Amino acid sequence: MHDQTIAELAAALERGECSSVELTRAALERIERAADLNAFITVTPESALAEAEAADAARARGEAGPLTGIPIAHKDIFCTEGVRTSCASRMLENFVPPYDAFVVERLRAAGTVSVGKTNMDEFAMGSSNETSYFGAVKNPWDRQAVPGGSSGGSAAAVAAGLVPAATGTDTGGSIRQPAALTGISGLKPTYGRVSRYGIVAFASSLDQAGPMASSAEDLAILLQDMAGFDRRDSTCVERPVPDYRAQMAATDLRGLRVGLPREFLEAEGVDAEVSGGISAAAQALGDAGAEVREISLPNAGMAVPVYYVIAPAEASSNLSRFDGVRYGYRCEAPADLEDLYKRSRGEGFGEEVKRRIMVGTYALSAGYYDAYYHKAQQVRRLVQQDFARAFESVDVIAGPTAPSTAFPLGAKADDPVQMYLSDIFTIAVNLAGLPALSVPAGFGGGGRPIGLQLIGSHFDEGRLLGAAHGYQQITDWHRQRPPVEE
Ligand SMILES: NC(=O)C[C@H](N)C(=O)O
Repeated sequence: MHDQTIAELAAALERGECSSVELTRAALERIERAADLNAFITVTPESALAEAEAADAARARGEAGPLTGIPIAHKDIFCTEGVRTSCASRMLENFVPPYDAFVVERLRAAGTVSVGKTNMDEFAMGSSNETSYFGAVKNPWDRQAVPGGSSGGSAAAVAAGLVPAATGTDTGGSIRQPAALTGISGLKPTYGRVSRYGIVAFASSLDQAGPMASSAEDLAILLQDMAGFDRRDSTCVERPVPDYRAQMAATDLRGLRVGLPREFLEAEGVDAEVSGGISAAAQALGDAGAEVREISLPNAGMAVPVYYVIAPAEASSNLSRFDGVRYGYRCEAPADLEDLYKRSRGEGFGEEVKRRIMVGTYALSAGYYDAYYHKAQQVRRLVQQDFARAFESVDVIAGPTAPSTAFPLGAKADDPVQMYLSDIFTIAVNLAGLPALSVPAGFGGGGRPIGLQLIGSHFDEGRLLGAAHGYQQITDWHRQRPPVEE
């Protein structure tokens, strides 16, 4: 069961070949056996089994939908009523939210069973899942390697078959890069497509939630329930949600115009095995009838520096709420109010979070605002215009998700710039608010997965999923599973 997709599990449930209680028990057992991956921060067996029983009862009454009874996990950045939501930080180590995030609400209403909360980089800041207060996550394909980040626990849990799907968030690549490094499929929807109500905010002009699973079809099934308007998130767009599976099925690779950005393929620091894998994927799309052509995104090289001004600036503002007074970590025996703020924040936040707060505060300070933050916003506009121009002549853009396959644990932990460069191909998409996904596209040395990134134009998730699904019809990379470690 553990290597089946949601679509397959739903069919098995419908035929009565298994129950949700059985699937949930199996997931809980696998989670326990794979404890060394450190993919979970919190596992909730009692509530999971109760939800599974309720799902089986709903099915017996003839009230089952495509997600009824499917076990899933939520990144520990989504607020879950009555279940600790730590954001992988000491700051929120004991925070138990009194409400569910919109995404959690929606997926619960769709009948999914939540088995727990997955590990992540602290406050979603990182690309390797090593900044977590709860320790690093291991990559199921190679336990000496990182799973990527920041949604590394969700990625590892899906890749290892602990759950068929998990939620993630993506501010600069946090769904797509770990999806690539663990050989699964992950989608960052258009900015505004999914409500962020109840998601701990990192960089509000970039954050977006999305699904992680083992096929494009499963992403479509999940997005169907995750998308939609919600007035509690003012950035959420009021726009009808199309039938993603129908749009996916209606997309034909024949005639699909696929653009390959020159800047992505020729970028410095891209491993040859990754560019080889992407060229082979482009070839496969072309052989299937897609019109593959080279395009240019001249300002793509600016994306990382622009992001590392804008994201820390917004983070420094969002994270100012963690002051040791209202909720979150509070230091022992503060001498006075200033000591309380200083030590609570000093002890509650990890190194990378503090680095971002410092950079962001500097970028926003009087005298530097125009030189950095304002300038970054201007260059962001140029990056957006590059994409707008490209989408005049292509339907989707294809390229690598990450410049390398999974790197060894510790390899970049002390070198922030090297770490930031892991997102060199994903960040521009967030700056432009576009939808993009990563699907597995082969393996590099040591059997580590390579990810193919496909980028769509705004609100064109249906066609984007269709392109990925088409690719998964002609390849079986998404069917490969990591060697079992018993
Ligand atoms: N949060 C993200 O989307 C990941 C990015 N690597 C960051 O550290 O900001």
